[in-house]
Amino acid sequence: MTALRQSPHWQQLTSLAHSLEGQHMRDWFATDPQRTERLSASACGIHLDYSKNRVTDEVLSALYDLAREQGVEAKRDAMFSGDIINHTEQRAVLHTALRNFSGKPVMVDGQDVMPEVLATQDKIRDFTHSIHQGKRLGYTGKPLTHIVAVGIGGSFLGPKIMSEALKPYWVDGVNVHYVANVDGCHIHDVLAGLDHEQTLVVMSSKSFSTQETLQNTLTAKEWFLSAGGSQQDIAKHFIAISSNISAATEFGMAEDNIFPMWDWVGGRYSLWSAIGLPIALTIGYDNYRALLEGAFEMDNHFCSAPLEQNLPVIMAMLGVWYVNFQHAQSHVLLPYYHYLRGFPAYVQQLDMESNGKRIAGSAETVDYATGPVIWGSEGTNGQHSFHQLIHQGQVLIPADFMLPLNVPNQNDTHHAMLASNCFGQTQALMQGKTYDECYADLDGKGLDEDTRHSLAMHKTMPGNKPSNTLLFNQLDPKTLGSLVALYEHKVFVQGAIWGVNSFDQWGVELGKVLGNAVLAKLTDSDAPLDFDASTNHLINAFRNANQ
Ligand SMILES: O=P(O)(O)OC[C@H]1O[C@H](O)[C@H](O)[C@@H](O)[C@@H]1O
Repeated sequence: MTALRQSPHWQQLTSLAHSLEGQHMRDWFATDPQRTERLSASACGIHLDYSKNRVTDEVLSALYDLAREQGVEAKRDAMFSGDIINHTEQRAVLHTALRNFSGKPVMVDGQDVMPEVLATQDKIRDFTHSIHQGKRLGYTGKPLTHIVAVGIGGSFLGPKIMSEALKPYWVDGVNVHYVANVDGCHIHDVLAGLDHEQTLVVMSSKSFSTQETLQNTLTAKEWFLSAGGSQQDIAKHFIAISSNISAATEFGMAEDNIFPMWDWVGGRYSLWSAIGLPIALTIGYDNYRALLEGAFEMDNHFCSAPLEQNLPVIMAMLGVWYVNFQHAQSHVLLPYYHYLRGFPAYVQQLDMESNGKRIAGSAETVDYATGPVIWGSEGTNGQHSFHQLIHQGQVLIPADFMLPLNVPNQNDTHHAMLASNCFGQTQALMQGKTYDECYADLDGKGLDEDTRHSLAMHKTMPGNKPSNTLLFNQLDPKTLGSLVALYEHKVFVQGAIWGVNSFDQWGVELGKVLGNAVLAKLTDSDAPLDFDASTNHLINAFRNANQ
């Protein structure tokens, strides 16, 4: 048994989980009028009501003791200090440096990285202004009004989803289009109808070796040249964001058109770097800066608030409770705000690529659950599809609801309906509806006893289903920055408890290598097939369909 599972507070939580069996949140609310006042916390404009969770004060206390026991605060400080915590890649983890407005240095290998970070922010600012002010023009002198942002994973999700979430802040006259998938349909549909003379391609790839991004950029280059552009015009219409400067220049990117990023910033943590340039182009540099400032405020909260009032710690430890002591295997995000509809997908990469691991420390195979499946979609849509299973299914799925209390284009009727659905769902999940209540509802319906009993059984809602509700006044850039940093630090705390390396992603490598070997057989139809029978069979099917 691993040391974690033998730890005193893990053992205490295991016995507490047994002692809570048969108890129901409904009863805790009935006997404890101060429950919600006590189990709520606020920071950076975000209010967290976590009272609809299957926890008592004793459970919460044991969870915070577990966090202390596992050295979460010291591990946090090590991250912010630039220690080499990504030990399998021998790298520091310093996405926090990208939004460090403290004026203090951040040291990596004995060198303060802040001057380069700040210089890059200035480069982003100046470039953004040059586009918005019509100073940077295409090769025929036309303004660049269409931005094609090419990237995938962390080089796509952050820019796209943050831009989508901040639609009320979009700058007029600049249209940003995102391309990620190597499926040619995507780049084809984006480029169709664009005027190459007014199009800027922003190629984002930290490694500058990702197949999809390279191919999409090549296709965009071919499109530009076939539309009338020439090789010397490329520099006016193609820029790159990468940590691999040599590969970018070899690809044909002009050195001055390359925005740097650094190895100590993970892809899924990189929207705060120049990877965020499409965001700045979409909402303007000042709003992009506010996004970073919101994250900085959450960093300060995470580094200073007592664990019991620390939003990332509270959410992280509740997640540990469900994953490790309540057998939950997934966690659903339900943003009740149309513009935040992409947020579950963003957190999906952030969480699952960070904590979807099975080795702790240097080489120990874990004997406990680690990262859950993260999924979700905008409310109220989910209520008409998967909420059924969350209410009456056989698996426990903790939920994070989030709602802005004010929205742009405010329509009081619509917004009240949205909020009432959000709050009503958390209430239904918590209190459910008993058999007796369902049975009584069926009185006077002319049903025989067996039918009435059966229907009451099918209508019973067990309740005791946990949820967090996050409220914020409005989703402005600063609040969004704080919200994203909140989830980044939640993921960090859980990784620290489980002892996994939340900052590498070796699991994505094998598929890429095998995919390239298959590609060679698809592009050479005479090449002998020496894979497993299924893969050979699939390759033959593709060959036959594309003869
Ligand atoms: O930015 P790139 O180097 O092109 O990488 C893009 C993506 O590729 C990989 O799949 C990683 O798992 C992601 O974390 C990364 O964001």
